[in-house]
Amino acid sequence: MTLEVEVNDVSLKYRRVEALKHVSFQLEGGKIYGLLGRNGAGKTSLLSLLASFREPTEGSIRIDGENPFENTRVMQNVSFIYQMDYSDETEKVNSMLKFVERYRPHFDRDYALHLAKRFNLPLDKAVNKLSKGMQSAFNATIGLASRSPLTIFDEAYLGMDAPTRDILYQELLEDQGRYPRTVIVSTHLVSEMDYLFDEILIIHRGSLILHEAYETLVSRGASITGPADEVDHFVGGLKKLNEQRLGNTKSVTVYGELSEEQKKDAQQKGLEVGPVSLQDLFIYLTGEEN
Ligand SMILES: Nc1ncnc2c1ncn2[C@@H]1O[C@H](COP(=O)(O)OP(=O)(O)OP(=O)(O)O)[C@@H](O)[C@H]1O
Repeated sequence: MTLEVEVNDVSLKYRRVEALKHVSFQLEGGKIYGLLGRNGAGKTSLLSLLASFREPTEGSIRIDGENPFENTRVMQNVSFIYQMDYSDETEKVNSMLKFVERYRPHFDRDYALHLAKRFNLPLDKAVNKLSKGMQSAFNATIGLASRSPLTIFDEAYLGMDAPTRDILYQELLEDQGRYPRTVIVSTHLVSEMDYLFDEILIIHRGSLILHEAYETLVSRGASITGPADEVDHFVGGLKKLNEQRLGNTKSVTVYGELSEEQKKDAQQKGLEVGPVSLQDLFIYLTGEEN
């Protein structure tokens, strides 16, 4: 089960800080959306509106066609996973999972236990005695096993080591394949997580500057690799995002789609043309000059 999300001209102010400015977009069900933005861009503010933690100052939000604020029917189908403060949480992992099951209509206990095992979560340990990374794994277990039609992960990987993050990504993809939902993932680990995303949203200084399919976005640039002097000659006049050199071999990432003629020219010169990385595009699009 999935939910459609509609954000219409939403602004959010915290006293004098304008955290979101006239943000509009629509999300279809069944996809994984990557939400990217630099520190303070407004990602958590946007996600907390979708999770009904607060109301927009202006504009409207519709989840499954309804205003989600104080709307129990809609909100029981939305999970918002973020780094919670568990310092006073003395309940054990097991009993917390049982508690969550009571108010999550799609919760799958067997899957939660499978995840707890994969994450090496001790079921009989108090949640406030878990390490930071384990608390994140506990949150991720709830987020995945709830199978909420709208599932939101706000930097859900914080404190997890690389193998644990890898388990999270594998489980997210596999379970999304079995039980499609609408998933929004905010992250700073762009190059590590890019393969998870169907569509990308980039928020910059409170404004949504881009919402595109991942494939379309990465076709907006190219990497050119080959002998340094040939590469330099080829990319002269193109917008360079990044360059690397190893001996006489150089690789330059450029912004802008190459024409068929340019691609043929590159081939004739023995240059290799590859895709651009989401990370390079993200750095460029949210750079100081933009
Ligand atoms: N409770 C609050 N009161 C006042 N200002 C706030 C509050 N929460 C966030 N802000 C401000 O709103 C802006 C957006 O913050 P937000 O936390 O949404 O950014 P973010 O993109 O999630 O950042 P990060 O990647 O660093 O977590 C920032 O300028 C921040 O200082």
